[in-house]
Amino acid sequence: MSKPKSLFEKVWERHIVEEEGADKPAVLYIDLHLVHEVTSPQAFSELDARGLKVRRPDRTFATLDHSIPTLAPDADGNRPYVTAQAKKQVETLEANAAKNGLRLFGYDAENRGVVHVIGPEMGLTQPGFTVVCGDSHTSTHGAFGCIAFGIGTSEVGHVLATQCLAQRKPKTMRINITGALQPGVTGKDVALTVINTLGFSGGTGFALEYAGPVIEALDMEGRMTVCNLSIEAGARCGMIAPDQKTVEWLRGREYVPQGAAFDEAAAQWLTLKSDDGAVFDKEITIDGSAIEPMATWGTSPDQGAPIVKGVPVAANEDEERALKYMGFTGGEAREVEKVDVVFIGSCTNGRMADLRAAAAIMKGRKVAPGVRALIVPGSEWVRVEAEKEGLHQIFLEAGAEWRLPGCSMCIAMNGDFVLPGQLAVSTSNRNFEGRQGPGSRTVLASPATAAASAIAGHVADPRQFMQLESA
Ligand SMILES: CC(C)[C@H](C(=O)O)[C@@H](O)C(=O)O
Ligand code: SF4
Repeated sequence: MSKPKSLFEKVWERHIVEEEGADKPAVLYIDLHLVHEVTSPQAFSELDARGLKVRRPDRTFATLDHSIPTLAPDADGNRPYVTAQAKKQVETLEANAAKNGLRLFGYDAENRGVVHVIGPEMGLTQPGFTVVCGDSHTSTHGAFGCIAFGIGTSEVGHVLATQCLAQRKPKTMRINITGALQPGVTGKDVALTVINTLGFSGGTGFALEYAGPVIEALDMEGRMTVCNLSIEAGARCGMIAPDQKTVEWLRGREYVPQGAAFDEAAAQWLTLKSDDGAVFDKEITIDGSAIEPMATWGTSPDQGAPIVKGVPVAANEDEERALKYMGFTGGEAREVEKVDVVFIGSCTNGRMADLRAAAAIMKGRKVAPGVRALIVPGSEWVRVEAEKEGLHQIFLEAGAEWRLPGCSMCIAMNGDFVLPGQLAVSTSNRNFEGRQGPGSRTVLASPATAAASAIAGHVADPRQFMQLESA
């Protein structure tokens, strides 16, 4: 019998073009290359300078997400770009896509959206694929059993030119999440707990596999959220074995095989799981039943804690510095954290399930006076679906803003930002100093927690609103 293999090893081995050696990395074939406007201009210029063409235009897809405004064009069709640079990035990608014959989910396309939202949504992301993008949160696509990771701009150039990439094989770590989640606890809380357990560099050098009953019970959106944050623990990628949920989620999407060919592909996808007895370089177990709604209190995504436990007292100088930046003393209850802005969206939590969770809390309630709540769908598809369900009405009636898709306030390079000193509860994945605008302070949390905080006007445990409903 052959040696038991992990999911990672199975996918990795299928893509080796040239084996890794002591003095050279492996050469991997890339199934899907996603491109956005921020990290691609120099890569295309390099290609031009060398007189090269895109090797596989049919495996390369581009979208606009980081720099595009989330406000509609004016009556004359002028797009409200925030800077000349944002405009230039968009126009450069439009030109590069046209020149190279790439499909661009462009400004006016009905499928435009954040790169990690549209890949799965279009069925471009498929189990067993290698997926790369010049973007660190490419790990999101691992939720479908892909080896998916972010690459630098020069590597974007290599993949454009060759459809291959030089890579060293990472170590493997399995994270088993046992038990069952309590009501009101979501994939985001799982992700923040995992990062908190590993620490911001605990995943460095590893490909993570998330497994166990909690992961199996999560919907695909929750699994994407978990894989999205892998990079915030320093991991190369994060992945989850495909199952029947994965298959049903992908069925009928534009780029997956159709009809009988889909069932054949699905049968093959379902073989992509770690064999019994597969050996990992590291294995950890987290009790899923003990996970509670989480919120970060510091300036790194691993600096989080269950909301009910309040802000921890600093254990070292780093934590002291983070607390100081955030304006917290340590030891206080989260309720004292007055919220200025709530942002619900991003590639972490900008999907239908996320918006539904936020709407369930906001329905029939009002955003607290003085709080600005911005709800941004992850894609045009999500926007249209949400509007069909009337979710936007719930948000608007609550006093929130409802925007067009994009990275928006997650990265503040498109006109949506948090003012200096303001405190934002955000469903995104990074709370670095100034991430949402110079001097901004970010608390990362789930869509339910963000919605609850918008209503309460302070960082709030969403279960208080859920209990009210059942009382
Ligand atoms: C702009 C891009 C390179 C960046 C990334 O790689 O992740 C961005 O998406 C982010 O989330 O910080
Ligand atoms: S939504 Fe945020 S994290 Fe995701 S790709 Fe855009 S900027 Fe990066």
